[in-house]
Amino acid sequence: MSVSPEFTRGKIHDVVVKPLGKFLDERGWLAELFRSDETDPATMPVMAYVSMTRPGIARGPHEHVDQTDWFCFIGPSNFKVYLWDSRPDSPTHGVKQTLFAGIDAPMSVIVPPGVVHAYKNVGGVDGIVFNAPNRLYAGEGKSSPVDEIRHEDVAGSPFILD
Ligand SMILES: Cc1cn([C@H]2C[C@H](O)[C@@H](COP(=O)(O)OP(=O)(O)O[C@H]3O[C@@H](C)C(=O)[C@@H](O)[C@H]3O)O2)c(=O)[nH]c1=O
Repeated sequence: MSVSPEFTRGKIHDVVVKPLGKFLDERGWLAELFRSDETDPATMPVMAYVSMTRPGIARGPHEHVDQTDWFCFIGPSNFKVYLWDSRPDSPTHGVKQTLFAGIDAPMSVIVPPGVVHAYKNVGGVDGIVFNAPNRLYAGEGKSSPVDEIRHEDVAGSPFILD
């Protein structure tokens, strides 16, 4: 990883942001999260998990060496999503992107390796995030090191959640 001293705002190359359409009826709603026929085989999920994040709390910033994350922000809260491109060979190296996603704007955000990412619950209720990465957490049988660089406790880190 190489870190840019200062990030400029913009859109990060290879980050895919898709609105999640809701099918509404009398019972509530349904939204597709991903489909293999719309997915680059390189980013095809191999597992999925769901996490709950309390109001005002953040997860990350984290970075993966080999893993692509496929986050789905579906509610019932809203999140501010932070992305920093620290890939030395990227056309958008040094760019920072932020998004608002969740109940008011359901969306999926596909984050490639080397893009540092975090999200913070900026709503007033517990928030659910679904993630379908393209690598197994800790590998087959959870027998390998976790592919994750955690930046949250690094003094002087440029990855600041404003
Ligand atoms: C991610 C993950 C965690 N765990 C376990 C490990 C630990 O005991 C507990 C909580 O894990 P963590 O502290 O790593 O959870 P968290 O800090 O939410 O980690 C996630 O943060 C976001 C921002 C990302 O970028 C994700 O890729 C992932 O790194 O769940 C699994 O069993 N499987 C998994 O796939």
